[in-house]
Amino acid sequence: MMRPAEVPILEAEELHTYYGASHILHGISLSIRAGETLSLMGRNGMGKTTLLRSLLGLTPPRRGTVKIHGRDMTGAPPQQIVRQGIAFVPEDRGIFPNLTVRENLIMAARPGPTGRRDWDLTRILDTFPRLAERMSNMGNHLSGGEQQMLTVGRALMTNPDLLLLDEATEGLAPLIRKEIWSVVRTIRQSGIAVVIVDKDIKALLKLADRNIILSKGRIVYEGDSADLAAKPEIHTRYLGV
Ligand SMILES: Nc1ncnc2c1ncn2[C@@H]1O[C@H](COP(=O)(O)OP(=O)(O)OP(=O)(O)O)[C@@H](O)[C@H]1O
Repeated sequence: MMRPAEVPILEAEELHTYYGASHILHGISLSIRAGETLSLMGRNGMGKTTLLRSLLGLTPPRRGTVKIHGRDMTGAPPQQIVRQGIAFVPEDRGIFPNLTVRENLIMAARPGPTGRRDWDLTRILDTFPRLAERMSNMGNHLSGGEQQMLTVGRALMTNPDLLLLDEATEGLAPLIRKEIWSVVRTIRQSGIAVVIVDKDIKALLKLADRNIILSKGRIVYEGDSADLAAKPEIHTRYLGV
């Protein structure tokens, strides 16, 4: 089944999200097209994670709409949203500590929403040679970097159209970070759309087609990497660099 290319994978309109009485997102609208890489930037606490959680229905917005492949999914439970071809790599990693690397990967396997199965175990192990060496290790006997790769590997096993990555390189050694960035480039080249939150602005600018900056739950900047790189005043004002 082919989909018309002009329908965005995901389209959010006027999202307002709260934690109890705290109003966190104040009318966020964005759309993500097939194969596009979008960075989400902003200082700590500006709402990046909350936005990803709102798109996934984990922290449902109180107002606004979320459409996936043109279908209104507002208010749908997260398991139904991810079935539309969205995969999430959360900040705190999501692996089963008492299962092996192989079991963790195999459990996540499923075709994408259009039946696509091009990310299988073989391709994952080609992409992450470190995981190939650790196939029978338990999830909790992996280094932080290996756990992160396993989390990304599990996400890819679902053959998503869109991958949401929240601080995938956080707390990792420089060499492992480099490997993660290289994997993100591979994912991008494979045609999967990516939304990525990270503190490494330089790496984001190299990778992203488009960048969005959040401040206090609002979009304060949107532009391509050449434009953002040429605006140091935006960096100073909203990114603190
Ligand atoms: N479960 C929660 N309950 C109440 N407030 C929360 C909760 N989670 C986050 N917040 C608040 O919501 C705001 C946005 O947080 P969020 O985690 O989305 O920001 P962020 O931009 O992702 O920052 P960080 O890089 O620190 O994760 C912050 O003020 C935070 O304190």
